[in-house]
Amino acid sequence: MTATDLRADTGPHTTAPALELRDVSARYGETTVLRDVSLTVRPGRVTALIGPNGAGKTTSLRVASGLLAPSEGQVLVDGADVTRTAPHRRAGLGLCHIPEGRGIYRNLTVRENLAMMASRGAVEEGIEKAAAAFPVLGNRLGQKAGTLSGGEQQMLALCAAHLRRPHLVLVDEPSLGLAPIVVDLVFEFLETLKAEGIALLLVDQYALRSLKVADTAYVLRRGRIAYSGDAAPLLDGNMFEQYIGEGAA
Ligand SMILES: Nc1ncnc2c1ncn2[C@@H]1O[C@H](COP(=O)(O)OP(=O)(O)OP(=O)(O)O)[C@@H](O)[C@H]1O
Repeated sequence: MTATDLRADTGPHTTAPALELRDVSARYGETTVLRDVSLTVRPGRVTALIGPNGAGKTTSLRVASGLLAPSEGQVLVDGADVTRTAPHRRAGLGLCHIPEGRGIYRNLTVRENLAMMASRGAVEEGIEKAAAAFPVLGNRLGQKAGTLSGGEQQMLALCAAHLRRPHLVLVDEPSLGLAPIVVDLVFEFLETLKAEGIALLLVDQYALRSLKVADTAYVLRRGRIAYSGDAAPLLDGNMFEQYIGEGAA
């Protein structure tokens, strides 16, 4: 049975997790960077993945979307084993990965990028949606994406989470390098996705803000899960300090 067939049986309307990493290990060459990582993203819920630089957050998202094959363990989308399913087929199952460092077509205009993200027949509606979320993009539809500021490029990349109509979005450092006012816009956008019932796996440098949006949280430390559970307890000062703050090394 293929992953597509399985989705028909255990699709997003069931209680199967939108995403599951089961005992995943991953390595680059000889270096193992993830060890026995298990995490679950529930349908319609926001899951924050937090940890210091180099802990393996980006690698976890890459394994989830299929950009990196795990050396051990399994990846499941809507309960279907997709460990050996190519990234574009996982996208077809409703998974949208927005990588750190944009993932947009720099030589295409903003309008053309949005048109590529939107489904056929829904381009104008998609552009309206994008401009409503990020008004600056609406004023720059004819501009080449590569000439946008870093923040504007980030906003454009995030539009994929709206326009591709995914039910699971993996978003890596959406607020990296952005001015505070744009960071506010990005978090408002993430709240909108949450309100629309999209499952989110969020990696962001602003741990506190991520935890406030999130239902569930995982803390990664040196490639291993150091905390898994509700996000709210980590907002407590002592817990935050123990798992995420300066003393969490
Ligand atoms: N392509 C690669 N080749 C070799 N090592 C890599 C590669 N990508 C990442 N690494 C290493 O894997 C480890 C985990 O990296 P990863 O990018 O997943 O961490 P991260 O938690 O996302 O860190 P950051 O917050 O700094 O982005 C790091 O030690 C990193 O140097």
